[in-house]
Amino acid sequence: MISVVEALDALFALVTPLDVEWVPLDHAAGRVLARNVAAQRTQPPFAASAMDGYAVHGAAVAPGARFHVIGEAAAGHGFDGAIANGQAVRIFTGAPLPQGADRVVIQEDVARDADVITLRADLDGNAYVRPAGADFLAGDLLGAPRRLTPADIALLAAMNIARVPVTRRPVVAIVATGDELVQPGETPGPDQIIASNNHGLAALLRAHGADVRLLPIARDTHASLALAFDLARGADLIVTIGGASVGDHDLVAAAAGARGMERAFYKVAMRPGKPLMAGRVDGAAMVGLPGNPVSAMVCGHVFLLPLIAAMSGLSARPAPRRSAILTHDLTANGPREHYMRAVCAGDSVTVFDRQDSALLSVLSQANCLAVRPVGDPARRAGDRIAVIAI
Ligand SMILES: Nc1nc2c(c(=O)[nH]1)N[C@H]1C(S)=C(S)[C@@H](COP(=O)(O)OP(=O)(O)OC[C@H]3O[C@@H](n4cnc5c(N)ncnc54)[C@H](O)[C@@H]3O)O[C@H]1N2
Ligand code: MOO
Repeated sequence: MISVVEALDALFALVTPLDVEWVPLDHAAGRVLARNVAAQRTQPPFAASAMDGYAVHGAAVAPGARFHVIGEAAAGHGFDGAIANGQAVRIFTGAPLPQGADRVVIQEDVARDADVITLRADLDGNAYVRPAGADFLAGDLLGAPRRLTPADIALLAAMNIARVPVTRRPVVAIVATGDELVQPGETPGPDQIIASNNHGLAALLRAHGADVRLLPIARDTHASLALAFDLARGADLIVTIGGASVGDHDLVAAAAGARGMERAFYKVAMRPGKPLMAGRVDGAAMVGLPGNPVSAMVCGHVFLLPLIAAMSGLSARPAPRRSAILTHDLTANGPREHYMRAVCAGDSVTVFDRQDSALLSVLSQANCLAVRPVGDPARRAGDRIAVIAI
């Protein structure tokens, strides 16, 4: 059995970042920027007013000073001309500052009588001018790789980038296996259950940028598994669920082997998730997940999300961890790294008593996984342990 770190490294070695595609700006949120993008213009492109008021020479501003209003500048409609000493231009937020002006006196600080304004005694001292290029200059870069946030989309729009180079979404084929499984909405036989973790994984991977193909359930026969591999052709990553252990009906390894799978590893020293296999088959990376519902979902967080990120062009690194303070004692851990369902609240973490890897209801209540290293000694309330947000 290999460690989780070794397994993750072996998985990263199975994939490379996918190719680049150009998408419309409004489809780019959540995608991974594949190349640095340079601003096509300077923002603001001109010195602009930050308030509604009057544009004047700053040097002439003083309580009681009077100016003659000679025109107006609005956003999208600048004042065509320059102001001289003793003159002002009525100006609105976002308008270009007229030539000769370097300050805006807000209208609250002005008394106006026809075309003459008089500055109030207690006027405030701000210039209320946004200098040209205060936000960014033409040629400034938004650096790749990064997953584009809504704020990034707004910035790219302001930079006048209408099409964005992003890494192609990884196509992931998910195959649930097992004679006992039927799809949600179907009527199970007396010995059957509803397939769940394939749907949970599809949701998880889609939420992290994968293009998921949820394939029909494969039965526990070589023919059905061979058909599943046929249907998975063209995917960048094939994820099978179940049939990974040592039982007589656990045929996934044999079926993958029959297709010439180059195996990277089988079995990882972790709990849940031990009977995990990986390799390359039919030109794609393949991960065979254990069938227990929580095992598959935990492996999704620990292995598949970092793998999807690496395929998307982001750096290859484990799921981010932080530390949290235990609210109670924990017994010593054994020889497998244990990912325990838990609830984090602020800086503290409470681990659920029930950790059986069949219990989806406990996973649904959890918002993090508490990570116990191999051989971790007993822990006391108040100790810090590592957690992964889920
Ligand atoms: N003698 C041993 N038995 C088992 C071992 C072992 O080391 N020696 N390992 C156990 C561990 S740990 C796990 S995890 C499971 C994994 O087994 P498989 O990957 O072969 O999974 P299955 O047997 O197919 O299914 C296990 C369990 O999960 C249910 N299942 C499967 N797929 C789904 C699905 N898509 N949705 C919902 N539930 C699913 C299935 O019905 C079983 O109850 O092996 C242990 N055994
Ligand atoms: O390793 Mo299994 O995945 O504990 O349930």
